[in-house]
Amino acid sequence: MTLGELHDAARAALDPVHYDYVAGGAGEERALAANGRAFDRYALLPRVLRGAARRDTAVDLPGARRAAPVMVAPTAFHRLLHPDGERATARAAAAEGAVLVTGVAATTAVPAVVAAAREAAPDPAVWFLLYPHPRREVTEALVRRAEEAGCSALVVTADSPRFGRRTRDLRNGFDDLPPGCAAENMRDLPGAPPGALTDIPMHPAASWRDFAETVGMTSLPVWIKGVLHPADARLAVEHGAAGVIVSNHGGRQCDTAAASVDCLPAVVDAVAGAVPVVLDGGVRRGGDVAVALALGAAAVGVGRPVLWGLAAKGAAGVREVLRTLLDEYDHTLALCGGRRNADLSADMVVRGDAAW
Ligand SMILES: Cc1cc2nc3c(=O)[nH]c(=O)nc-3n(C[C@H](O)[C@H](O)[C@H](O)COP(=O)(O)O)c2cc1C
Ligand SMILES: CCCCC(=O)C(=O)O
Repeated sequence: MTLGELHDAARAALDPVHYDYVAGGAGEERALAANGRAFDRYALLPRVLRGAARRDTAVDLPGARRAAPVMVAPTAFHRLLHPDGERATARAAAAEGAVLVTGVAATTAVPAVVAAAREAAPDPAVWFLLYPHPRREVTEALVRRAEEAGCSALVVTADSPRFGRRTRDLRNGFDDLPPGCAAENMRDLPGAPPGALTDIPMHPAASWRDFAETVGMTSLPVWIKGVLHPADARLAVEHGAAGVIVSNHGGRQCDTAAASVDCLPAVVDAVAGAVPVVLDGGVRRGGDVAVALALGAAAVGVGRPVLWGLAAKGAAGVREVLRTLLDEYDHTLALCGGRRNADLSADMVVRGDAAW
């Protein structure tokens, strides 16, 4: 199935309220639309007569060695979409060599997610996402849970001082999870009974000091997610980030935010090679992966396509999504005369309405 067909199958399978939660964005869904439109405006200038019969597309990242260049972005509540939930996503990601980012909004506890990944590959990379929390002891407890489960990196989401205003969810009245589906990693933490979306508290006053404090709590690499401004990318490096994820949260937070891929070149410049940069938002084909890597991303994350694969077919659907993107990317790399990811460079990308 193509990614589009998996999306259609997921829409047919899902409760329309849950479909809307995944598909939707904040406000008028401008940032969501911008992510897709932005990729439509980029085109590649392939180089010729310099390729190889086989390409090496693996990437080394803090917290993941020889990983696929496409990772599973952190997305909440997989058991809302399929009974196998995060276990299925973990097995599929590990089988494809892709990093899986699980975290506070997972509906499966992190030890079970890591165990499922290990069923599929001997040394999978599972990272753990957390939001800055108003109480330090909660952050500390979550960090320990991730470490003890065997996660190899943490990700702090910085773009959510408040939860986005999701128009579809407000209209549908979606603010709670069905019985039997809960934010399992939040169980028995100080002051956070699981059950409702709002039980994962946001921290409007979170600061760079809080971020640095989290970095200081662990020897794991700590990525920061949700950076668009180059000055923040520099601050992230100064405060100990092991990597920067350029993201507008799939258009689900600030609806007037720029498309994430449009912000990538300035962030890559600002970081100046100090740490790797990952891009997510709107990646839907192998050519998008190639454009992002040419513009300086070390890897990309995908959110919704993975969830459509999960809803349509469980682990097999997630594998299909990852396999499709990775095969298309490898094919594009070959057609661009690339032997490895680093053979894609910014001079091989043009941008303008003339692109398509
Ligand atoms: C249903 C859903 C849940 C998400 N949950 C989280 C989350 O808990 N934490 C987070 O940092 N990002 C979350 N995201 C954002 C993704 O990590 C990612 O930034 C975004 O989905 C990328 O855009 P794409 O869906 O166009 O690939 C979520 C996205 C979706 C669609
Ligand atoms: C508290 C759950 C966060 C989910 C999220 O970030 C999203 O729906 O985009």
